[in-house]
Amino acid sequence: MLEVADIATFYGRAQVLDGVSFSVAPGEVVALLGRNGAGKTTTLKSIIGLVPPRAGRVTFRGQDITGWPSYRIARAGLGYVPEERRIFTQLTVAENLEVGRQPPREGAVGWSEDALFELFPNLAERRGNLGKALSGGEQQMLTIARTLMGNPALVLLDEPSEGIAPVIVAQMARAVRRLKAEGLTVVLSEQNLAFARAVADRAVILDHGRVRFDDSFAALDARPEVRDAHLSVSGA
Ligand SMILES: Nc1ncnc2c1ncn2[C@@H]1O[C@H](COP(=O)(O)OP(=O)(O)OP(=O)(O)O)[C@@H](O)[C@H]1O
Repeated sequence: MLEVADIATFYGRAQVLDGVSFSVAPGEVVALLGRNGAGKTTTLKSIIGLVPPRAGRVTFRGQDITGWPSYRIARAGLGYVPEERRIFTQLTVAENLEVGRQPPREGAVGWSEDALFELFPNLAERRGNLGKALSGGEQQMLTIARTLMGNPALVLLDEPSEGIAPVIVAQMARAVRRLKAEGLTVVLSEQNLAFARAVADRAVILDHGRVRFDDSFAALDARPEVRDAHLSVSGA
C-alpha cells in the first residue's frame, strides 16, 4: 500500500531524515514512535509532500508519488491529519464535515456523515455547534472525521492522542480500531506507547532521523533496551 524507501529530508541545509525506509500493507495500522524531534512529523510530511524528500522514494498503491504536490497526493487517496487541529471555528460540526466531502474512491472506504457520527458519538451530539465551541479532543476528532469525508485509502495521523483528556484518548483508540476494522490503512505518529500499542499492529521507532526498530509490540517487549534507548515513555 505504502512504501517509504531510503528517504532523506532536509529543512534548508539541516538534514532531518537520513535514509528512512518502511512499508505498510493494506489494512495495517503502523505506529511511528520516537522522542521529541526524532523525525516522526517530518516523515509524515515527507509522505504527503509538504516537505518533499531530497532523496529516496515514496510509493503509494504502486505509484511513485515522490515530488508530487500535496494536493495531488491527497487526491490519490492519502489523507493527512496534522498535529495542529485544522477546523473552521465559525462553521458548525456538520458544515466542517461538508467541506471535506469528496466523491467516492475506488478501493477506499466510503464515509457518510452518519457513519462518522457513529464513529465519533461526541460529534453527533454537537453537530449543530460551532467548531470554536468544541473541546480540544473534539476538534481533533472533527479534523479526523473531515479527512475521512475525503474517502482516503490510507490516513496519516500526527499524534492523535496528544493534548487530549484521558477519556477522549480512549474514544480515539476505539475510533482508530474501527478504522482498521473498516479496512482503512493507518500510519500514526505517537509519543504515547500505551495508545500505540492499543491501536497499532507494528511499531517503527525513529531516532535522529533513522529507523532503529521495525517489528511487532511483542518483539519490542522482548527488547527493553531498544525501548529505553529510543523512547521517553515507560512501557505501559
Ligand atoms: N520547519 C522546520 N525547520 C527546521 N527544522 C525543523 C522544522 N521542523 C522540524 N525541524 C527539526 O527537525 C527535527 C525533527 O522534527 P520532527 O517534528 O519531525 O520530530 P518529531 O519526531 O515529530 O517530534 P515531535 O514529537 O516534537 O513532533 C527536529 O530536530 C526539529 O527541530
